[in-house]
Amino acid sequence: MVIVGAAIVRSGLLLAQQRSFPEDAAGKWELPGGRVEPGESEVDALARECHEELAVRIEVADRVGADVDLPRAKVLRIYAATLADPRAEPRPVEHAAVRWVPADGIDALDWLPADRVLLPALHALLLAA
Ligand SMILES: Nc1nc2c([nH]c(=O)n2[C@H]2C[C@H](O)[C@@H](COP(=O)(O)OP(=O)(O)OP(=O)(O)O)O2)c(=O)[nH]1
Repeated sequence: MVIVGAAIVRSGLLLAQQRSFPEDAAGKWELPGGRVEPGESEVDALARECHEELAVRIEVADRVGADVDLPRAKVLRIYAATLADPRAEPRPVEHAAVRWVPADGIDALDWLPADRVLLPALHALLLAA
């Protein structure tokens, strides 16, 4: 099963969100996203999840990094993205917080373990932005 995540970049900053559940992941940071539902494209799933989680529309671009294996036969697959309306302000609908993070701040966040594997690719994405 594929879990898609969006690396949303604006003005050289990466959007990270902080989980509020389940207990073992609460307080950890991740990228917006979630499970691709049957019959849904990965791009459609990303757009849906970002609308549900952040109340914004996004535009999806290229893949970032390689797939990261997750427990229970899942993989995490990240796509670069931008806000469809750059002035929109994402808000944490079901998360504890959202934060725009500069390249030199991303290593210090307490990410979910799979996301930590992606930090070099996320650095490269931000430096190219
Ligand atoms: N959205 C998202 N999930 C991540 C990331 N890193 C990571 O390990 N995961 C894991 C946590 C969850 O086990 C799974 C996705 O869960 P989710 O809660 O966001 O998605 P969902 O509602 O569609 O899935 P589910 O809980 O109904 O199974 O992927 C990430 O950066 N973003």
